[in-house]
Amino acid sequence: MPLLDVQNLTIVYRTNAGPVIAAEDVCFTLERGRAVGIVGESGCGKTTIGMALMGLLPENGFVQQGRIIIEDTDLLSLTKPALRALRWKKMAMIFQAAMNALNPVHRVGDQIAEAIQTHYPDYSADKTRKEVAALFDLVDIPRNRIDDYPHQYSGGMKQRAVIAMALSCKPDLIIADEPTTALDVIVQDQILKKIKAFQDDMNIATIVISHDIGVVSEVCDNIMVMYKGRMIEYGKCEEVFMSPAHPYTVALLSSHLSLDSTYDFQADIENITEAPAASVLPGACGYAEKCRHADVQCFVQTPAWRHLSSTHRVLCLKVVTNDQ
Ligand SMILES: Nc1ncnc2c1ncn2[C@@H]1O[C@H](COP(=O)(O)OP(=O)(O)OP(=O)(O)O)[C@@H](O)[C@H]1O
Repeated sequence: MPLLDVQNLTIVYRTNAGPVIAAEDVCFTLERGRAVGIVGESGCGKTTIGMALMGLLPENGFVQQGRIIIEDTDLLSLTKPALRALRWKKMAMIFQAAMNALNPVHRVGDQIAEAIQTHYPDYSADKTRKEVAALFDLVDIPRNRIDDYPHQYSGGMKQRAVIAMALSCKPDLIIADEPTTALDVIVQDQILKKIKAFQDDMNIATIVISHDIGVVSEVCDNIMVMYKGRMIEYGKCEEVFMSPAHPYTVALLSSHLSLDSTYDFQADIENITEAPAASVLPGACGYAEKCRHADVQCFVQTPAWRHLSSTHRVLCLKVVTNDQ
């Protein structure tokens, strides 16, 4: 049985301009110790999915349909207090830009101690301090930096501290939203290796949210590509990298890879830099207006999933092959 089972998840925001479907019909499962990456450009719904999994959608956001099962628990059927009791212990999130949200006037170790004591109020100060020290060891911050303030840390150390905070209640699932944005390449690599180590050594399942498909490929077993709130391709990393099937995935990959292929990546790169247009019929392919493979069907017909292997699927009427 998977640790996490997400089925037909549709999330809507109420806005003054009407409802916004931020994520539509999202389905995936995740085993313990495995990782899935959610990739796609800004606004495609990645963070919304993470927030829904944490039960932390803003007031105007709601799950319109679907199921989120973690172990045996149906998260969407829980009362708020029951959900609060699970959050951080079962699933934790490293929020986007969280390292900048560390409180500048509190010592880093004290901030992590506070997170622990919120969930384990019966821990003594001494036990909490020992837990903090163990977390610092886990994320490779020297113990003699526990009493430093955030401004005394480098960006990489702050991000490690934030990861330590997410680990503080020993969750089964960590959702990491853009965990390496704003870090230089070497530090980015160290952070990704650390996240990978938690999967392997502590059996933690991970969801990595990123606009950068390269980041996701470093740590994830599977990739979910999203476009305008829809999953459009899902598969093992190697499948999506070696045989991208959706024209949008091809475009996304082309900025990271130079595959030995006759496919004209440049045409797709040019397309992807334009703002998405939205004059296709509701339900039809959101990428149709930018897709050089699209024909009239793509503008009017709801695409259905096509299975390219038992683990690789694509939501497209025009599956791309490398010789196109
Ligand atoms: N609180 C909100 N109220 C209304 N609309 C929202 C709200 N939060 C997000 N949205 C909209 O939902 C859609 C998905 O946003 P989301 O932040 O999940 O995307 P994202 O892929 O994570 O983007 P980014 O990488 O920029 O964080 C966007 O159209 C966004 O404008």
